Amino acid sequence: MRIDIEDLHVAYAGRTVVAGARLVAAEGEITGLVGPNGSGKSTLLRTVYRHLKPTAGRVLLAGTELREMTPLQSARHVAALPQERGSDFELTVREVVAMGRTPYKRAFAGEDAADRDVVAQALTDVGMAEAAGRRFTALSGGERQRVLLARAFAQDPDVLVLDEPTNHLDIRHQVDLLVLLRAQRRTTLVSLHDLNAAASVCDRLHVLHEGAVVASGPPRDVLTPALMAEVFGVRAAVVDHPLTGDPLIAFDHRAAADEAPTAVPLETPTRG
Ligand SMILES: Nc1ncnc2c1ncn2[C@@H]1O[C@H](COP(=O)(O)OP(=O)(O)OP(=O)(O)O)[C@@H](O)[C@H]1O
Repeated sequence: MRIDIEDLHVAYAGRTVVAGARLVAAEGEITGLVGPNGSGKSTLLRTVYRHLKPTAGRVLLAGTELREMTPLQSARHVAALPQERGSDFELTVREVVAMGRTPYKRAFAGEDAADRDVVAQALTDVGMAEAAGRRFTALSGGERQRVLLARAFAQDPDVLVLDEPTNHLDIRHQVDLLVLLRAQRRTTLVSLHDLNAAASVCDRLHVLHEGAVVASGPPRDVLTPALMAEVFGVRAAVVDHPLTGDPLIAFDHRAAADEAPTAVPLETPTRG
């Protein structure tokens, strides 16, 4: 199912933080949202998983406006890993993941064998099967993250909305998560701070800056040294990853773009 975001405006207490954003998350693709702190990534994602209502504009799911669906209907299609990582569940890991099955249950209906299989598979997918009986609140940040991701998988959605899913994860679990997302082949809209992870996992990227999409396209076209300087304020070169051939962004950790000895963004360095 594809997502269309058209001329989206979102405000908090009258302050507009997303102003005219447009993007498409194509069916079965991984669409990345990148941008500086406060650029509106989480806010935009919150409208897709219906935590927030737009002040103007539309969010369409396979051509139908989300707000024309009941929350139950949209929950059968869209699952989220929100930024709010709910630390207050007095539940076991398994019970948290089983919450993902709620949109499919009639009131007070119990779990059936199919639900149990889906929950078990989701826990296995995120490498948390052995923690099924542990209390959610006793987990580390990265472990909680993986359990909440399993809850989203258990919802068996057409569309996954993931806000910073690699936050808190060690590098091995970051890699595992990105491999898992690729294998899912679901429509995925994901915000990422790690531009190298975004470059390797996303089919298309949208760059948010001050609440608007300022660049869209395949990672190699979007993540240029000029964009890195203009939008993120850093100096960077883009080279080919020696193992994968993906774009690899090499940041200059010694100087911001406006402190650099030359204002001209670096060209890809020659090798040899
Ligand atoms: N609940 C809220 N109430 C009021 N303002 C908010 C709220 N959440 C976010 N904002 C403001 O909206 C703007 C966009 O925030 P948002 O969290 O969407 O940005 P972001 O791109 O996800 O940032 P980050 O990279 O830091 O996570 C910021 O100025 C932020 O302070």
